Amino acid sequence: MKTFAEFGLEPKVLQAITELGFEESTPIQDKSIPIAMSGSDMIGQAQTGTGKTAAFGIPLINKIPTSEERIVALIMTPTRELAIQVAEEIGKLTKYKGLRSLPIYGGQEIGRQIRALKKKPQIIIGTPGRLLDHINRKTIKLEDVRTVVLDEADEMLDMGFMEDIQAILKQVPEERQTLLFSATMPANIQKLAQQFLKNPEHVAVISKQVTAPLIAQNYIEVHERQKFEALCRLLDMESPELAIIFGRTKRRVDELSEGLQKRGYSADGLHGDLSQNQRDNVMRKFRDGSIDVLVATDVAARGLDVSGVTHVINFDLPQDPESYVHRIGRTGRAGKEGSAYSFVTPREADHLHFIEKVTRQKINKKPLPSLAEAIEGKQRLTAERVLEIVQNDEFTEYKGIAIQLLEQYDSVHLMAAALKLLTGEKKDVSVELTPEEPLRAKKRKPDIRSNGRRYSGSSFGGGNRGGGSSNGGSGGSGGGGYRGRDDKRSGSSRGYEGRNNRDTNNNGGGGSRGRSSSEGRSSSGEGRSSEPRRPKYSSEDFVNN
Ligand SMILES: Nc1ncnc2c1ncn2[C@@H]1O[C@H](COP(=O)(O)OP(=O)(O)OP(=O)(O)O)[C@@H](O)[C@H]1O
Ligand SMILES: [Mg+2]
Repeated sequence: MKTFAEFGLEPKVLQAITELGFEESTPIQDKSIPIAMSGSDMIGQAQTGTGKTAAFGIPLINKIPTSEERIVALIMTPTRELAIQVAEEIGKLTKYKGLRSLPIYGGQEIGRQIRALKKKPQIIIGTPGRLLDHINRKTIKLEDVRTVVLDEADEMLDMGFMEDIQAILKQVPEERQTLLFSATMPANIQKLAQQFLKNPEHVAVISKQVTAPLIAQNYIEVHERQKFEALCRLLDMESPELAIIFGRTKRRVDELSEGLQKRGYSADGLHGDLSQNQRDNVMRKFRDGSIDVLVATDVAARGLDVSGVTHVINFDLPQDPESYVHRIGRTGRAGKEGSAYSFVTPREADHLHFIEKVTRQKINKKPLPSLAEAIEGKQRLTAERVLEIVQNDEFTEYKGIAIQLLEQYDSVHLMAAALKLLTGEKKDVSVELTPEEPLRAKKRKPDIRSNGRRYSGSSFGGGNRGGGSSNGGSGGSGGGGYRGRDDKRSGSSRGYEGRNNRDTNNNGGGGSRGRSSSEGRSSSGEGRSSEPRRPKYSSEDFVNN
């Protein structure tokens, strides 16, 4: 690994990187930054959470002169949340250099975006539908763009954005640099690359496995009707710092987040039928820790980077292995460890094996957490909270009554009663979920291909992070004997609920309008049958989503 000083970056960019606390470059940054700085087109592939954003963000920011007053760089992302997040990271990286970057996404009032565009941002980060809308309104001109980044390009294609992307790229001068990044690299991406990239250099930093090495991957066999209890027990037993729970449909997400709230968990839901304001609110609460459980459809599977996510739980198995990789990749990021649990109904066993086969990663079977384990977990958490108060000396006004009680009663009894009260048992609240159909294993063959490269070493920050992770996998470093092609790639056809958090425009638009914008066709978001991606699921699974 290199230090960032070795790339020959501007001091102001370097200063921002240092402030972000990045000490060494990650392998994908190591390889991409010099290529991107040389001006070549590039396809970058690396595991989830290994710093792809900075891998394109740093060279991009480095090359734009501060005096620039035109839009010279365009970054496209599949979801709104991602546009916001990437814009934030770009914002931090350009803190000292002082470039202006602006996220542009559906659902936000367009007038506000138009006003912001008047401040002459040099870098636009947008979702394709809304970008095209601005292009048609002539509020965004791309004639000066010299760098284009497609982040999560495969997902954009799967969401049906191909035409929009083509239309957008046609507005960008041929004389440009195009960078394409993704954690996985299915076949349709190569087609896109052929069409729009010029002699791209391929940079694949993938060790033997597709999934990030620091994630302990587990599954629990449960019947559909046991899932909710299993979830509560798992949450109690593990007491995650922050957890993301993935459900298959919007209805599922709504029912789950309500159910969890009733049981006293601090949870909220995220899916594509919420207004943009609601979506922003939920994400903000999750990022600042005012909720600690985010229940989401696959709208949150891609790219989202929230530090402190210790657990990902697949309440419902994802349709395809690629989605699995992205979902669990919301934890185990930036060199931290994480745990993933998937609930598998007996009839979905084949589907689980299919995921294991494509990801080349064994997923460990774990027993259903027992009631005793759940209670123990909860008690431990309560005890920790009590000790925190003790350590911070935050109890003075309760001292008097404590002394009084201790004079009359046994101290252990008193403490136990207080803990019981604090633990706040709410397990009696009954919660009913609408059952989901089990997934069936697909008959098609995984689209596995080799890129003939092999890298060893953990994907993040070298071996100085406590190396041999204690999790179920074989750890990140060294490649432990796994031989042969280290390709990855799952089949790519998918598309069921959630993958298509389109760039909708449900409260932005305003009347003046040209095109029958792509946002129109996406207004209902997930699981919609007119989406380009056909659900493999039978349509009744989507009723009421
Ligand atoms: N060199 C570095 N050192 C330390 N932390 C870093 C470094 N580069 C990036 N990070 C941090 O790592 C986290 C993950 O980065 P990022 O979101 O770019 O990952 P990604 O590879 O795009 O993942 P995904 O495939 O899920 O989109 C971020 O919080 C980022 O700030
Ligand atoms: Mg990313």
